[in-house]
Amino acid sequence: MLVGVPKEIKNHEYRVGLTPPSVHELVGRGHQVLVQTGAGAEIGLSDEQYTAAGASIVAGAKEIFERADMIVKVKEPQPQECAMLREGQILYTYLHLAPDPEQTAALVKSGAICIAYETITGPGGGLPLLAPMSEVAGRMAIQAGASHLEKSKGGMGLLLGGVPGVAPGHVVIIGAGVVGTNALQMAVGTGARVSVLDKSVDRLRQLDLIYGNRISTLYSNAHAIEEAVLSADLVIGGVLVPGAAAPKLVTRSMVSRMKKGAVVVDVAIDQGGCFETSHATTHADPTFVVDGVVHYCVANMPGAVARTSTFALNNATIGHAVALATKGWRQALREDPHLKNGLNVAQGKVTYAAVAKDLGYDYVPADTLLA
Ligand SMILES: NC(=O)C1=CN([C@@H]2O[C@H](COP(=O)(O)OP(=O)(O)OC[C@H]3O[C@@H](n4cnc5c(N)ncnc54)[C@H](O)[C@@H]3O)[C@@H](O)[C@H]2O)C=CC1
Ligand SMILES: CC(=O)C(=O)O
Ligand SMILES: [Mg+2]
Repeated sequence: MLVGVPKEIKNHEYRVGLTPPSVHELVGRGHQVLVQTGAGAEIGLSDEQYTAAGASIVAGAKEIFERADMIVKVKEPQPQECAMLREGQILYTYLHLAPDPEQTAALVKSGAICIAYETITGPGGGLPLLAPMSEVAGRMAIQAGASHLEKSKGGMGLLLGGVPGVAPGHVVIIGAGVVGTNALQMAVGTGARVSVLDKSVDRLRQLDLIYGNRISTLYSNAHAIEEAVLSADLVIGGVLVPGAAAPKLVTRSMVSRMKKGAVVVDVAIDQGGCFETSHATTHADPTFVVDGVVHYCVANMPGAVARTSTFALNNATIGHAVALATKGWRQALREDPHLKNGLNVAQGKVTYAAVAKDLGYDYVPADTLLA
């Protein structure tokens, strides 16, 4: 199969769909790989390294979209990329469709086979192609939050860990999945007081066993969320209902009663965000203020540490990339129910139930297209 890797064009996005070792893996199995010139230049992956791994370097994205049977990317296709997709072409990348009606309409119109990293499941449960980026974003969330608590960044002027004789800050983490537990690990490391909320008591039980009375675990409901965020200095939003728009757990009214100069980091913003006051921002202009509360809502946080993130992402994506290239999408999906869960849009149909429900499309099960 001819596999194409365009350079990412989202704001401050320096990750690449395939690393040179991943190219080597595909080429070794008889596939051809086209990489757009400079695709990895910003993170130290040169055209020469890609060529040495067996890729052909091409000048522009247009040629890649025209020639490739499968496009491998990182972020959701931007409008000009959607316009270049064609019927039957495989798109393998993050999509986050539920909060994005325009992109969904463009992918439906394209007739392409659109497989979303974030809804591919794993034999051991969980979302193994989302997990590495959630590890990165969860860890970064505390870094970003701590930095924006500084006065010059709009925050209240608080050091998360405090100092001897001065109490630490209070970090509230909503959602104790991969983002939440990685944020928790970092927050505990700073010396902050930490509360974590989730709907899963089993998950809270695991965290209690690890951290003991160093943290507070709270069952997530509207009352507990309100009480926690009103006393918080930093709130991390890390909830997920796979494939669906994030539930708005922190209301505008709660935000209006939070401490002035507090910070919220809505990591779940790529699924629409779990604060009613959130909207997506970019690394170039990451924050805005609502009722005195600083909101950090960058939808591609791992793009800031693109070198680490590219390698972590490829560790998780290359296996399915090889299967898709070697078997074609129909056979690869028929043989692997977890990869099949990644199919969101194909041949003009929405094949993921939560996306169809949230955006008002008819849901067409993937199986009906695999015969
Ligand atoms: N902004 C960015 O750059 C990035 C965003 N993300 C996003 O972060 C979000 C979280 O991802 P993961 O941690 O990997 O998901 P996950 O599935 O590991 O964890 C989600 C957690 O939310 C919990 N949850 C669901 N409903 C809840 C509720 N009402 N109250 C409290 N907890 C609730 C679940 O029980 C689960 O433990 C996703 O939307 C993901 O796409 C991930 C990576 C980067
Ligand atoms: C998961 C995601 O949105 C990202 O890595 O940018
Ligand atoms: Mg989007």
